Amino acid sequence: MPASRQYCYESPQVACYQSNQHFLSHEDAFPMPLARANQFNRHATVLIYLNSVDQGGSTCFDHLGVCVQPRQGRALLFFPAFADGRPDPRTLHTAVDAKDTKWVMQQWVARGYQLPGTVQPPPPPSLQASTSNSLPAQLASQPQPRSQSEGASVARKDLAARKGKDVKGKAAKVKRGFGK
Ligand SMILES: O=C(O)CCC(=O)C(=O)O
Ligand SMILES: [Fe+2]
Repeated sequence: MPASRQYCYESPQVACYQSNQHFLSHEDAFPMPLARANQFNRHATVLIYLNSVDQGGSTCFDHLGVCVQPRQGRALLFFPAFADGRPDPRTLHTAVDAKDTKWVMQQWVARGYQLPGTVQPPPPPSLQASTSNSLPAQLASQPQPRSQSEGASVARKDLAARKGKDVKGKAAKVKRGFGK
């Protein structure tokens, strides 16, 4: 199983459809609850047609109105899931009834599911100019604001503390004094 956000190849498969065999409409990506449980989803599908088929057996995208007829050596690549792991419903597809025998190879590229709240990799060094690591020790040891508005209120409190004022009182006064 791939680690979080890592890509890996599933074992390739080969399928043979005889006359009247098909693969009903489906998405190759797993629904989110299953992707979370399995901790991966399918991000790329490669189909390689191993023989040419004149009648039947095409791969059709139900919502896109696109069908691909098997030709020996032809490859079909599509991306069943968005970058965040959600299935892309536009990739719903069907292998329509074969008439002539059809051989196809399926290869999926899976990616480890990124659990919400997991740590992002650090930005590249060129973007690391001002991280908390570069703050003076005294500031860096204080809890850092988590949002812009929280940041603004921390800054106001800090300023008020230095001026010996109470932020709430000052905000209320500004409100009451509207127009003065
Ligand atoms: O055989 C095809 O044309 C499509 C196969 C497929 O969709 C699958 O194996 O998931
Ligand atoms: Fe499929």
